[in-house]
Amino acid sequence: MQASDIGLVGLGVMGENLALNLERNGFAVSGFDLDAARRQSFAQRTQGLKAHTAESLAQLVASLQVPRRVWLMVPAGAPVDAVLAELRPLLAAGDVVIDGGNTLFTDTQRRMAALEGSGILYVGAGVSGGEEGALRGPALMPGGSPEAWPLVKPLLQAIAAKADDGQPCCDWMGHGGAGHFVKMVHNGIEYADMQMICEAYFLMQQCLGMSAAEMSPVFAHWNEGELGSYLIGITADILKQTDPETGDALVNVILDTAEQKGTGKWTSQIALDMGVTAPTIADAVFARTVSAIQPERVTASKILKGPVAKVAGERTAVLPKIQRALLAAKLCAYAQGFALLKAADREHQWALPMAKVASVWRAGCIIRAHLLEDMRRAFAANNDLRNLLVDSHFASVMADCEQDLREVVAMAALSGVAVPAFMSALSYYDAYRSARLPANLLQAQRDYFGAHTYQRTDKPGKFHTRWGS
Ligand SMILES: NC(=O)C1=CN([C@@H]2O[C@H](COP(=O)(O)OP(=O)(O)OC[C@H]3O[C@@H](n4cnc5c(N)ncnc54)[C@H](OP(=O)(O)O)[C@@H]3O)[C@@H](O)[C@H]2O)C=CC1
Ligand SMILES: O=C(CO)[C@H](O)[C@H](O)COP(=O)(O)O
Repeated sequence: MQASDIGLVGLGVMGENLALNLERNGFAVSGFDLDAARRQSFAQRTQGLKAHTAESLAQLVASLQVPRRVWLMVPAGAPVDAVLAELRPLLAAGDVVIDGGNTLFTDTQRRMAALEGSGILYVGAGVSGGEEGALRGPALMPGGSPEAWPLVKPLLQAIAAKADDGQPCCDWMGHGGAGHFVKMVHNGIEYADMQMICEAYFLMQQCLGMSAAEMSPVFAHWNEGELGSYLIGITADILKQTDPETGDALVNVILDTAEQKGTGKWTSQIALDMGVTAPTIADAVFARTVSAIQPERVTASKILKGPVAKVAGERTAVLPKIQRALLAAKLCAYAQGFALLKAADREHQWALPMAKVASVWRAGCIIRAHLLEDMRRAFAANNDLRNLLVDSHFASVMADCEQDLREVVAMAALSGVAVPAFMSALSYYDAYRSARLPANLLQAQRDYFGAHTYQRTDKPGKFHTRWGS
């Protein structure tokens, strides 16, 4: 048996398809999963291919070329620690472990610290693209031990999606937990992007009286323009799907309670910890939490008063406004994600290649969008760009669309339709472009009740006033 180029541990939704992708690209793969049924399915799917199904981790490790490359695709958290504990005595200095799960970046840093002195190299790689992307070409965001990059680069770049300019959507993000941090922010943006699309759908339904079947071609049309993206494309597909049982649009019979695995929450928590303003990402997380208390909302809907949404205008006039509002709001969410990356980069000294981050997100991943090429260009021109919105191209897109975002938010407010991500994006935009905010009064209040002091606009120093005396 030919020694394998790489071993995959965890042959679930992602792991099995990544293994098949590696094999299709010329690499011999070994696979192992705790679950015997998964091992069996892998053995069947890889019959006749350059692949080996291992019956234990030890067998998997023994089947690999040296230096060994072992890619974990198991659920984040305890399963990663469990595999590492078993793997460590089986590996030697120079071997590489890749964790491709949605791992919290501080866990990656902790695991790297625990491996220090062993010579085992560690890569925390963000992987995005879902089941299909894993098979056909995901976006990959590796970071960790820099010495590992030359050992994994040929494999990772071979299987990654390719952007329109042919570049692989896989590049080195930096040392330590950089790769997993970038993936976490990707998911934070994903939460905001998805929520905003849902709000556009809700407005079409509530304020324009449109059916799912009527909305589908609208999203398909938007997908041809500046909003072109994977998430807009799948939304057009979803909205035209009929439920075979009822004959209704399938989306209409899906319960309105969103689930989550935690990456959006981490993004928001870390933004708060770092003092970075990312309200639209956080509001997208809260939109999921409020959706999850569905029985409570049903009760509240019978008690709490507000306007009842009714048709608020001509579709031909309102739809282009929603389209431009979505574009503006989307840019605000991306700006928040990139600002968080920038702040984390300053704190962790990763030297994050911002243009490469945008470049890697151009294809393969869930947030892939036409806009990302312009974002890549903006960061290629200025890696130190503090906020995407002040880049001249995006400032001018915002100038073109901000009035539409205002009108759409106003329409939603007057109709009683909840659009938290749209509203939050607009407030973010207005706060960020305000040379003066009311925090002067807030500082006075803090000083009044807690002698917390304040600074003055006309001279340096800290001041305290005996208010009211
Ligand atoms: N699904 C997606 O779209 C994406 C997922 N991810 C991330 O990738 C990781 C894997 O996700 P996904 O493939 O969806 O998960 P799955 O649950 O489909 O697959 C994980 C597999 O790992 C197995 N496993 C668990 N513990 C061990 C162990 N100690 N040794 C060997 N195998 C083990 C599981 O077996 P068992 O079921 O018996 O526990 C399961 O078969 C997660 O971190 C996820 O967040 C990243 C991008 C996209
Ligand atoms: O990482 C992903 C895509 O990039 C996963 O699909 C993600 O786990 C989905 O997150 P959630 O279950 O919280 O919606």
